[in-house]
Amino acid sequence: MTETARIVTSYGKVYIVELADGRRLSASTRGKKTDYACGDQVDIDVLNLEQAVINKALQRKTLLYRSDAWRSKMIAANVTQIVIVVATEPSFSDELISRALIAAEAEGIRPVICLNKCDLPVADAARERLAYYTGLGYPVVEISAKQDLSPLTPWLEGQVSVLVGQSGMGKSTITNALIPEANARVKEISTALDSGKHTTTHAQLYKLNATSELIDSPGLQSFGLAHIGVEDLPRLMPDMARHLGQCRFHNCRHRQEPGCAIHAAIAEGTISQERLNFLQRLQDELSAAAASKY
Ligand SMILES: Nc1nc2c(ncn2[C@@H]2O[C@H](COP(=O)(O)OP(=O)(O)OP(=O)(O)O)[C@@H](O)[C@H]2O)c(=O)[nH]1
Ligand SMILES: [Zn+2]
Repeated sequence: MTETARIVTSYGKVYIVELADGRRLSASTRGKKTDYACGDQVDIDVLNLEQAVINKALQRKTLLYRSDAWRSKMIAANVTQIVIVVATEPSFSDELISRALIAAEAEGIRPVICLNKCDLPVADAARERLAYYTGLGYPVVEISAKQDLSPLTPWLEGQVSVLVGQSGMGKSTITNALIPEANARVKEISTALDSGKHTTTHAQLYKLNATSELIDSPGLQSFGLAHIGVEDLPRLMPDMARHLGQCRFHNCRHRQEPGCAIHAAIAEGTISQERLNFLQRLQDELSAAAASKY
């Protein structure tokens, strides 16, 4: 019997789907297809009381994914908001934040940056590093998942949010605090390595209330953007986007071209040199990825 269901857990190749009546079934896919994500609405064949086969995904409102030249990894489908979780400790990667923001902008998903572990004395340094993103117009919400999560809760209201971030930033701790029965495994971080131990291995969707849902996703090391067009990049970066259309040449790549508005903004100090370096690195990376596809 064919039915519509929702993917509530994704192990990458195997899934758990929830039917309209709340029943949950373990679901495999046809052939070797694995291009489904947590949050997907899918058309399934129910095999028995426990198992189903996924036939296809229904039209997605949004799809958050990362990709390099060879493969793409789906993070979550149909989310309205991405909560980029960083922590005061271990140190977080600016590169990863910037990339996640671009992926979100490309899909029309609202980004929120969440600085966790603000109970630790090292919070000021992290705050300073995040000030640039506040300047870009992105909200930065400070919490301590272990002590007080309340600044984050209004942001989740009425949204389908996905928690994204490096391992060890505290995504599972946030999930546990919001949904006590989530029982997500939280391991002590290996402080010696200044990095979190990889704990979450699958994406999982939880209901927060009648209108709000949350997806916890595995920790990320990198965020490939091979699916984004090189020419679209500046439009997806708010500090660059402000100056688009003001360069002398309409097809300016903001490299050596005379009369480049982005370079002018750097001279004036409204865009940081690091952001232009980041843009240029991404332009090179995406051009190389596109070239290797053909
Ligand atoms: N001091 C402090 N520690 C925290 C806080 N939130 C989480 N931690 C600790 O940080 C470590 C990592 O937390 P997790 O929730 O496992 O991190 P994660 O982002 O889910 O990591 P992955 O599952 O690997 O993606 C654990 O040791 C937590 O106890 C916080 O608000 N304050
Ligand atoms: Zn330019």
